[in-house]
Amino acid sequence: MVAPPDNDVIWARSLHYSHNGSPGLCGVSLGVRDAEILAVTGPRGSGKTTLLHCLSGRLAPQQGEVWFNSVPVHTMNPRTRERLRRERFGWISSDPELVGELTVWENAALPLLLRGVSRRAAKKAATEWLERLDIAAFAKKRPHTLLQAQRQRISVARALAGGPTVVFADEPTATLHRADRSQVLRTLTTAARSHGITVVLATHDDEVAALADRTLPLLDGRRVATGSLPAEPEAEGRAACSLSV
Ligand SMILES: Nc1ncnc2c1ncn2[C@@H]1O[C@H](COP(=O)(O)OP(=O)(O)OP(=O)(O)O)[C@@H](O)[C@H]1O
Repeated sequence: MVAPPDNDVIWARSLHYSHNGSPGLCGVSLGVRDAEILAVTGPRGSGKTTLLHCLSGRLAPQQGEVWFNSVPVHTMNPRTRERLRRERFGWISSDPELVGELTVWENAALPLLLRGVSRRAAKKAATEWLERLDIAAFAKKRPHTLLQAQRQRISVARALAGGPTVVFADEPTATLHRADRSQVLRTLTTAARSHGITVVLATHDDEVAALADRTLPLLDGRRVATGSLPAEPEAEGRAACSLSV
């Protein structure tokens, strides 16, 4: 095993993942620097979600290595990976995935409550982020009483309230209107800049990708120079992604 460079928070080498035989990632390598905002771009099915799942420890790659702060993640058992996710990573997806039985503030505070932080301290931290996202007024409500855009802001607050080292955001604004989209993105990028949080953001939207420090385009599970589809189909080259590559 070759150790990753010291200044990369996330470092991955030759990641392969296939979903029941259907290729998802075909040998992707990358490094993400401390406090960097990296946009993973590409059309539908290019492997963005699979890559974020492998980098965040949600999925174990079938081949390749993932390192977080020079610690190997790919060799961790599922329980250790889960703890890493809970303690060091935040996750935002296009669907907020909130707990219906909990209030808005409890949802936002969940990473802290799961870590054993007192309810008082967890509520204070969560409320600060809910205020920044203009939804603190709904703190005592249940998520189902809120609009989709408001629920998504709760999931952003939840991702940030835990004080993560890295936030993974998978198409975080895909279901939002323009105004909501810009508020969510502004809060996320401002928080990342001011708190030194590294962000790995999957998007197929060029405007969203433009907010990042760097773009990593994918196509058919591989890194490419640009995210646009090639003019001529390259049937053999693009279809030949396999675990033996
Ligand atoms: N659960 C699954 N079962 C089978 N195939 C899957 C599964 N998840 C992803 N795939 C396949 O893996 C490939 C990469 O999918 P992935 O979701 O990572 O891409 P994506 O770029 O995030 O796409 P999208 O923007 O549509 O979410 C696609 O060909 C997809 O069909």
